[in-house]
Amino acid sequence: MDALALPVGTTLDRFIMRKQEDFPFASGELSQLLRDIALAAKIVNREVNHAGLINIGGAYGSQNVQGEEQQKLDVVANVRFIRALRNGGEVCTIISEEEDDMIQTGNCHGKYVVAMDPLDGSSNIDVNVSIGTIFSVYRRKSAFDKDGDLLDCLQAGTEQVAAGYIIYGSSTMLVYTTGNGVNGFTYEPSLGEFFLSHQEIRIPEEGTIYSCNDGNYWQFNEGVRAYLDYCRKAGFTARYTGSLVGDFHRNLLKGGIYLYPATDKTPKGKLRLLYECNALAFVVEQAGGFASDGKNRIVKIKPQELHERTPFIIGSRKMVETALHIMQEEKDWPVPA
Ligand SMILES: O=P(O)(O)OC[C@H]1O[C@](O)(COP(=O)(O)O)[C@@H](O)[C@@H]1O
Ligand SMILES: [Mg+2]
Ligand SMILES: [Mg+2]
Repeated sequence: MDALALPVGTTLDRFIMRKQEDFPFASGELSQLLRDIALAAKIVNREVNHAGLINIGGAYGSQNVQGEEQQKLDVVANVRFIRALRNGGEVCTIISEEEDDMIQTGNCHGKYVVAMDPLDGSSNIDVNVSIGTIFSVYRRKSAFDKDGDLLDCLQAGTEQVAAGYIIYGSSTMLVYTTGNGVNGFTYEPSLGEFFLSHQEIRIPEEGTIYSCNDGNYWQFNEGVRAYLDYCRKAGFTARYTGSLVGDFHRNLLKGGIYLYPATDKTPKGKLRLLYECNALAFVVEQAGGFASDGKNRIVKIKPQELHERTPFIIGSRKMVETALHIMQEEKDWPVPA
């Protein structure tokens, strides 16, 4: 039965089951993996909500492979997702922002590899601004009965079989795609269930919201500055929370564009291709939007390293196209009236 037939209020579990029926040869492993992610999301949601009470706000006292100060919740979320995916049995290898190397789960017969940003928007943890988790799922390429390898992990975004994010905000939502449209589920803590609340999400073709750390304005190249000038002249609304998931989610529902271009400080951009950009690029394309590094379609980029960064421009299709035109020297792009 087509998922569209499923009414708002359907539980995530029932939705996953019905979606699986769309694929006669599906064997249920991906469905189980999605349930494992939902389980970890419920646990992390509880930790996020209680962070201030149970003293898991603040720094953890170590740095991750990116040289960033790890927050306690970065570490807690990392442990929770790894544990849920390991115990679920479907995942052979995990790539995480918080781990230098691939994590082998010991599930040698696991068909899938997961790349994840366990806690996105870490700078907002202690100040009660929306934060999130981002995940990408790939089918392993290597033979079963052994650990996954680097080739399993360095797959282009076009190879994703599922991707999405959890936003821990005024409500907690899980938004994901398996390449057959994008759906959003809102968490009801008192029932411990995710319920379908946003069916077949489509990002508006055009929008008037732009999300970019304007404080980096003079570190951007001329093309990017020209686009930000264009946004101002056009009277667009600037919205930037400092959480990629929060800014992306708003723009997905309302229309808008998020940019984290290369800067002097981060010449390759700041955001990570494997566990931030690929997932959101898959989601936005499934919702009718577009994602680019300024030249290439994000999902077409062949990763070379686990933690590689990329400039990132994502959002409403027409806004991203305009941004690319202006950035590629067509500076005199007509400003909308
Ligand atoms: O503080 P900046 O440089 O604007 O960067 C903010 C961006 O960095 C991030 O915090 C990076 O993600 P992490 O918090 O997972 O490291 C994004 O969520 C956010 O959009
Ligand atoms: Mg992140
Ligand atoms: Mg993170």
